[in-house]
Amino acid sequence: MRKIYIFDTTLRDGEQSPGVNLNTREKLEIAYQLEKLGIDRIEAGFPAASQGDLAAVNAVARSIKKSTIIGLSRSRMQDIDAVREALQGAEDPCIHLFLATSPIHRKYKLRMEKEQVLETARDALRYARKYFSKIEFSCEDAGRTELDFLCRMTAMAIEEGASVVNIPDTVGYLYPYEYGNIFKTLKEQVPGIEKIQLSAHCHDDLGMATANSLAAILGGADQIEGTINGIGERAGNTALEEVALALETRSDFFGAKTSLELTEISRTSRLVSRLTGMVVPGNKAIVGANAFAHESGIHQDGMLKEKTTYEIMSPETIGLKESKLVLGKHSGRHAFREKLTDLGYTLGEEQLNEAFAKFKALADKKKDVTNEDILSILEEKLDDTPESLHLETIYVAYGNESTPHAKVTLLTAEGNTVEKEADGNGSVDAIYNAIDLASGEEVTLSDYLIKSVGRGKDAQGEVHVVLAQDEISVQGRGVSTDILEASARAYVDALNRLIEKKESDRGLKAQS
Ligand SMILES: CC(=O)SCCNC(=O)CCNC(=O)[C@H](O)C(C)(C)COP(=O)(O)OP(=O)(O)OC[C@H]1O[C@@H](n2cnc3c(N)ncnc32)[C@H](O)[C@@H]1OP(=O)(O)O
Ligand SMILES: CC(C)C(=O)C(=O)O
Ligand SMILES: [Mg+2]
Repeated sequence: MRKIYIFDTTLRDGEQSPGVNLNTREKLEIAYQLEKLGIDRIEAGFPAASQGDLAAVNAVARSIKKSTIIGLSRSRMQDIDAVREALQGAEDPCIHLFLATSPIHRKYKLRMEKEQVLETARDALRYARKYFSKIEFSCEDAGRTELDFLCRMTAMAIEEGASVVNIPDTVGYLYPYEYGNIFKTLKEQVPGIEKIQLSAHCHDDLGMATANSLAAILGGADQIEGTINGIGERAGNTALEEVALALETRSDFFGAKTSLELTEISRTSRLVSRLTGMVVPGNKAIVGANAFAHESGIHQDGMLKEKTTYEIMSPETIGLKESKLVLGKHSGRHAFREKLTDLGYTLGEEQLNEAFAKFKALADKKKDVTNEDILSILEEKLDDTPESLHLETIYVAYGNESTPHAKVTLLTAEGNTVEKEADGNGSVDAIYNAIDLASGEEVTLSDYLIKSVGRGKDAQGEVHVVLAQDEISVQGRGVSTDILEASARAYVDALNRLIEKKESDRGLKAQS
């Protein structure tokens, strides 16, 4: 299979992302991880940009032994000298020279005619050749450059000893078909092209960086440039993890592979995100938090029966432990039962249906249904206290300048509905007074405790109460996304236990 070389520019083009600034220690940490990932070529920075960047490139050059280390340079002697200094001590150094070739850049930015561009690049290549055996030359904005001029620039770079010629789509302008064709044309028409490697460098302005890079491979590109997580100038660069996984997953189509240690991808992505502060969106291909997560019931059912129904790659490939089945309002019974098994519960069909109905009702109110939420549903469900009283509705009126007032409706085991209203010195007190009136029980609240089930603004509240009546003391527990409802549920739960206890005590007395 054809090998595609991977050129990582996270530390150079990636660092050009607005707001990103990596110090030497951070660049080194990323470079070590890139080496572990098996990156062939690491562009460590732009040494002429600042003394700090020169020092960082030098630290990377001295430390990394397995990958080629590259420094970027304009086609100017002073930049080339800076790269020379920065790459001292490198095992395998390479200079990356560039000059823009498109009409827009020639006219407005460089203020040069075609021939001046050609000769400026030639001079730079000749100067660099004295000090470097490996040179990459980039025709900046190649994507908008006349194809015949690009052929001339490439031929000149080969003549002057470049080992790689890069064809950047600097502004992410091209469509894959057009970009792939440039490579095909250069391969067919430039004399000596077989002596060098052709490289693709894409930007994601129209969201086509990965597609364009893959089109370049089909057109004959030998090397792909990009960054981890696709960070970079404006909309970013090609995300290398996307190219690597596309080649791996569709090797049948591309017939090409990289030397990357794919199981290091997830770790590398997390490190780059942490050190650059560029958060990876959840839906980002390959490395987003949801890339291997499934929420909808039909997908979860498919995944449980056979993973390939909804996964074209396995999470293990990129170093993740396993796919996630996320429980939410779109989930179905199969996934719910699987979660219960994971949590150590086996429910009968009827109990499962009841717990599932509660889960769906909760999922309607809450974004993430956590393990704690499910446990709380199960604990409620597994409790077999008969429901002598069922809480139907509660209404509470509260204002900081008025007396709290509550109205509750209880349904009795005999099927009667009892509605009562009461005031209280707080909302919970008003609810409890109304429940006392509706239940007809005289009890003392001897303990009340509230805590959150899991975290977050939409976490459920869990209330525990202890009620006392004569010699009897009972506990009650209630859970809800609303703490007043949780308080009411806990109270009614305790009343049910009290009624059950009194009935069983009466039964025992009658027997004796
Ligand atoms: C597509 C890319 O990603 S290219 C890389 C972009 N990265 C960066 O620019 C980051 C680092 N850059 C810097 O720190 C600074 O721009 C420096 C140190 C390189 C240069 O700073 P300054 O000397 O102040 O110049 P400034 O950035 O304002 O302008 C760029 C100059 O370089 C020229 N230039 C641009 N590209 C090239 C090139 N490849 N070869 C030669 N000259 C070039 C411009 O025409 C302009 O020249 P002028 O001053 O004669 O008009
Ligand atoms: C320096 C070059 C290769 C570049 O980053 C670009 O053209 O996008
Ligand atoms: Mg770029």
